[in-house]
This record gives sequence, C-alpha cells and structure tokens, in this order.
Amino acid sequence: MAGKLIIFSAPSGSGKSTIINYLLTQNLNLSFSISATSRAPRGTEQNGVEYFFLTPEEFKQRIANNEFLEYEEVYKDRFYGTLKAQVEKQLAAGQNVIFDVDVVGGCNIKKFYGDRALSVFIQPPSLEELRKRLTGRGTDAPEVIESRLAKATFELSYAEKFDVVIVNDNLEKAQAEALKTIRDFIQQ
Ligand SMILES: Nc1nc2c(ncn2[C@@H]2O[C@H](COP(=O)(O)OP(=O)(O)O)[C@@H](O)[C@H]2O)c(=O)[nH]1
Ligand SMILES: Nc1ncnc2c1ncn2[C@@H]1O[C@H](COP(=O)(O)OP(=O)(O)O)[C@@H](O)[C@H]1O
Repeated sequence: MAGKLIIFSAPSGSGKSTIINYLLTQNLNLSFSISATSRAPRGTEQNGVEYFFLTPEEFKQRIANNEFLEYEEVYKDRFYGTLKAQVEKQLAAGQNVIFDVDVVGGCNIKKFYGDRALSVFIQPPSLEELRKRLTGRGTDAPEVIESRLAKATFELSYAEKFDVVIVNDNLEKAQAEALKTIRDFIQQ
C-alpha cells in the first residue's frame, strides 16, 4: 500500500525536531523527507543526509524545471524546498513520509495531497518560552534568535489552518499526543 504524509510545521524552537526524532524511533514506518536548500553545509553536514545542498543557481534551475513539490524562501536568500521525485519514491515504496517544513510549505503540501496528508502544528506555550528554548538550545547567535522570534508571530497565525495543533508545554505529553495522533491517522 502506498504511504501517507505527515507534515510538521512550527515556529523555530517549538520542539518540532525533538518530536519528529522521537516519532522516527516508534515503528511507524516513517521516512523523513530530506529537503533541498540553497544554504551551504555546516560542520559535519553531508549532502543527502540533513539536506540536499544545492547552489542558489542549481536551486533556481530546478524551480524552472518544475522539480519542486513546493519551495519557499524561508529566510532571506535561503531557499528550502521539497523535491517531488524524492517524495514520490518514498511513498511508492510504501513508506509514510514525515516533513519538517515552514508553515506556508506545510499548507501547500496538505493542499496538494488532501486526505492522504495530515498537517500538524507544534505550538509553543508562549513567546517567552520560545525565547528561552532558542537561547537554551545554544545553536544560534543572539541576532539569529531575534530574527526567529520576529517570524514566530506570523507563523503562529497559521496554526488554525492545520489539521491538528499540539501544544508542546510538557515534552513527554506532547510526544505521547503526537504518537497517538499519527498512529490513528496511519491506521485509518
Ligand atoms: N517550505 C519548506 N520549508 C522547509 C523545508 N525544509 C525545511 N524547511 C523549513 O525551513 C526552516 C529551516 O530553518 P532552520 O531550522 O534554521 O534550519 P537550518 O537551515 O537547518 O538551520 C524551518 O522552518 C523548516 O521547517 C522545505 O522543504 N520546504
Ligand atoms: N517541552 C519542552 N520543554 C522544554 N524544552 C523543550 C521542550 N521541547 C523541546 N525543548 C527544547 O527546546 C529546544 C528547541 O527544540 P527543537 O526541537 O530544536 O525545536 P525546532 O525543531 O522546532 O526548532 C531544544 O533545545 C529542545 O531540547
């Protein structure tokens, strides 16, 4: 049987990656959708593992070739997108594909696949808590944290467009809720 699609979107720092990584350990036959990006690899990142790394020119060429299911300029001059061929290959192999995409991309994938997709919004308890988590994560410079927070209000306004909203206040509770929701959807 062809697989289903599970889309996760959230403001940066909400706990989306933490919850996705947990779900990937839960025998749900999930396969992560590796996005393409025009940003350069950092540290130990490898092409085809964290992302497919493309130069801005290559990215634009693939847009022109209509190779993307969706793409967005998520941050200024930084494109992220989902390659159609990748997703179709995973679905055809019977895997359920899980996405970590921005709110606009998430809504576009849902629109394209309809009932075959479940869109999930991970909501932080508050903007103050989001700031604490981004600071605590320790991966971003203060100005990057500010730009992520500046975007968060816009992203939060998208919550109502998603099939399910999970508030990530207590992590264990949010993980359990995500697991139940996705298990039910996959078994439908
Ligand atoms: N629309 C869209 N957004 C994506 C895709 N891949 C990643 N994103 C989003 O792009 C943003 C990436 O930002 P960040 O977490 O800083 O990722 P980093 O570049 O790996 O540091 C997040 O909001 C992701 O959800 C994609 O294929 N399409
Ligand atoms: N419920 C929670 N309570 C406290 N900290 C959390 C919770 N969920 C996630 N975190 C922490 O918040 C930070 C941001 O989480 P992350 O999964 O990287 O977010 P995102 O992928 O949405 O940007 C991480 O350091 C993570 O360990």
